[in-house]
Amino acid sequence: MTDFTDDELKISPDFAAQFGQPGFRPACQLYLISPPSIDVRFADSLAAALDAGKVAAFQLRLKGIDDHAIAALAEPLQRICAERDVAFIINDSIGLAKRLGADGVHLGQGDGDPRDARAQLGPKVQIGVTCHDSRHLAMEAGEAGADYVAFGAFYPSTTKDARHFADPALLGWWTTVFELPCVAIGGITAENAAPLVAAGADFIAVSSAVWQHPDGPAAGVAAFAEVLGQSRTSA
Ligand SMILES: Cc1ncc(COP(=O)(O)OP(=O)(O)O)c(N)n1
Ligand SMILES: Cc1nc(C(=O)O)sc1CCOP(=O)(O)O
Ligand SMILES: [Mg+2]
Repeated sequence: MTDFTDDELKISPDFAAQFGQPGFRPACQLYLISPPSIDVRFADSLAAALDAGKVAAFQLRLKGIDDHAIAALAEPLQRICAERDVAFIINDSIGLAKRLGADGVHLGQGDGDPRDARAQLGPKVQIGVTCHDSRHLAMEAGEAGADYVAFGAFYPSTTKDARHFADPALLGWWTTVFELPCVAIGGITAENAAPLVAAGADFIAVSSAVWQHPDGPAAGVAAFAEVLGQSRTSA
């Protein structure tokens, strides 16, 4: 694909034909990201969090340890997700996602090509791609077969030292033009999520606002359920 800048954006005809027909979009859902490091006790926290409100996906994002160590921690977490119909996504590693039979893999710009991921993982596995604040990267990811694109950071994050900041208008543009789901990430809390939901985010991806909620992870998930109109009393 020609490397257009965002200022001189062009959409290839194939891509536009594939994704350029906006239709029904389900309501925004919560995509939970693990803390950057965990121990075996984390399984109980995860179960409590997932039982406190609707969670569409859980991403195992452990930094600074190798795939063998991640695999050892993953097994009970993957089971907890499967029992609750929550997609289990592996961050960074196509090989680990394949080894674990994960429901998906999330790839940053330096983590591998979505086409390789598709070839290795098959048609049913969800492939997500970090696109920072770039419409160009997002269209490239769509052309490469991604199942979702992730934009961010929308707010300063204590979990990751974000170098790119995205504006909610990007979500509005994306969802107007493309059907491919988009994820908003970065510093999102129950208190600041509303503009992202209103702008059209299909998912909000959240780590610290849940795991470091003062009343515990279950309270963190319940707070997002309220914002997303899913709380048991708001139905
Ligand atoms: C849903 C989602 N969006 C973005 C990221 C960030 O991925 P990446 O840029 O590869 O950075 P690391 O998470 O690997 O530090 C993500 N993990 N998930
Ligand atoms: C993993 C990640 N990626 C980001 C990006 O901007 O691509 S921001 C981020 C951290 C998300 O955690 P929290 O909800 O605690 O800010
Ligand atoms: Mg990565």
